[in-house]
Amino acid sequence: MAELELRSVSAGYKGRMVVREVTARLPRGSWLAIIGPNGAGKSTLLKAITGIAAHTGEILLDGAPISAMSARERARAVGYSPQTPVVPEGLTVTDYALLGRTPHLGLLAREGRSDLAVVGEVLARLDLEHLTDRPLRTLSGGERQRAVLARVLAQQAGLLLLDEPTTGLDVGHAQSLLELVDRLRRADGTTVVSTLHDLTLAAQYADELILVDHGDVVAVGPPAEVLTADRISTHYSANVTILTAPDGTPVVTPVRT
Ligand SMILES: Nc1ncnc2c1ncn2[C@@H]1O[C@H](COP(=O)(O)OP(=O)(O)OP(=O)(O)O)[C@@H](O)[C@H]1O
Repeated sequence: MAELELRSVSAGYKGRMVVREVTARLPRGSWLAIIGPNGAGKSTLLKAITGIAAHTGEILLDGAPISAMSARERARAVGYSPQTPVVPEGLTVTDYALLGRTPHLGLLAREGRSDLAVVGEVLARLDLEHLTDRPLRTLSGGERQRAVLARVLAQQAGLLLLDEPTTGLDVGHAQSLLELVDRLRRADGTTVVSTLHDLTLAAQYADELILVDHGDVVAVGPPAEVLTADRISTHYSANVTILTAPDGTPVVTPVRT
């Protein structure tokens, strides 16, 4: 439900910009995937949108600078799942996912029936129903990752920032998660920015890719235009061949030399 615009955004830490001059316009309900090799600056760009990393240039949400929003406004508008989340180990899956509802509660208010219903639905869709009462510390890596995403999706923010959301998930759970996010953007107009190392999944789900290398944007466009074997060789030092899936999307396959 949000339109995001980045105007010449550079972002980094302690005065050192590690990603530079990113310009993009994401209409409501669109999905942008940021791709690029390790250390390219992908997570830093997401962190700049959340306000965790410093930035120059303009980041506009529905036309208003995101930096002018209060913490509460931002928590309602932007859902963020970090690449390596720190979770309160003792909380149960349900209590943790309910934290996603906090921005919607009044001061001192407790979660109501509708909050529990939202959380229940998200947990079911992420195949966590059987784990609702389990403390987070007892979960497997993939289960914990799904719990983190459940909290973010329960937030029902208009803009979702997902840093490597499929890390640690098997192919079936990765697919269900991305399908769920896809459904949200199509049904509710949720706008999505994600980093994804799996280029085939990025091509299947995102409308647009931004390829970043050493902090510079080196390609922007629809997946079929950005994902060429030459480009992947140049920027990832990888040998790949690009196949075409039955639906026409590119499939990036590593090839041994
Ligand atoms: N908190 C920080 N302080 C200083 N430098 C940082 C910090 N976090 C990341 N960096 C540096 O910024 C650069 C970009 O890091 P970033 O995490 O954005 O890369 P990435 O593209 O997400 O990488 P990966 O694919 O490995 O997750 C790297 O050189 C990294 O070492």
